[in-house]
Amino acid sequence: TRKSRPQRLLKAVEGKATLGDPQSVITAIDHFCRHKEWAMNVGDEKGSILDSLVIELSPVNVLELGTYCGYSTVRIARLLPPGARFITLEFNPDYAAVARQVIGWAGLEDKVQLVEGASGDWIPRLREHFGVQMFDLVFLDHWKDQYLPDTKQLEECGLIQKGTVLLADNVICPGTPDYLKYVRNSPHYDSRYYRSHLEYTKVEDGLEKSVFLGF
Ligand SMILES: O=C(NCCCOCn1ccc2cnccc21)c1cc(-c2ccc(F)cc2)cc(O)c1O
Ligand SMILES: [Mg+2]
Repeated sequence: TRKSRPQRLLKAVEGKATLGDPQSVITAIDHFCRHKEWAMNVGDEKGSILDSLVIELSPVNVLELGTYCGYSTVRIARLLPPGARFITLEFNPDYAAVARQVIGWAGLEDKVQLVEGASGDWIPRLREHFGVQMFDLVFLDHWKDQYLPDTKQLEECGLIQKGTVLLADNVICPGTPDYLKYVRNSPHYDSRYYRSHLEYTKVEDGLEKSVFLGF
């Protein structure tokens, strides 16, 4: 049967990128998605905003919801300080299989723990299973209707604490209206919109950065 889009994206990485060089993996994926076949990676424009926020925050404990092919995983992991802990969660086993190989091509497999499953099942188990107390950064990039329930569950589990930064992709396209309303109206979050575009297109989209102020 015909290869899937993630498998075709992986072939593009294997054909163009240099093993162990994260930037070449990022460049290969962006080239493929811009010139060959669109794919739902955060992309180069929003990716640069993500980079600057990771550099500024220098987070020790990072959670990513929505690995897909590992593009944002590589963008984040390549900027983390030594000893940082990065857990990325992917629901789709085929996506996860491609992401493991993309992360491997970037030489970042030792920095990332890729977990397969649903956020609703995993969030309550992250502390006892991975020994993580709280997250400094959570990158939300999974089902758009899951951003809000998962944020509430992370709060209830104490994995979001004073100073935790939530960074949400696609708050305009496809859109996460209930999540946006929550973080923008809650007295417990200081929220800011970074205007950008849907990856590889001229359509408006952006990232919402929300800092938890504590209860
Ligand atoms: O749908 C998107 N992403 C989500 C994938 C599934 O994620 C499922 N998933 C991953 C972990 C995980 C954990 N628990 C439950 C579900 C979990 C997504 C979609 C678009 C997009 C924009 C315009 C279009 F015309 C078409 C698509 C752009 C994006 O940047 C996206 O991120
Ligand atoms: Mg996205």
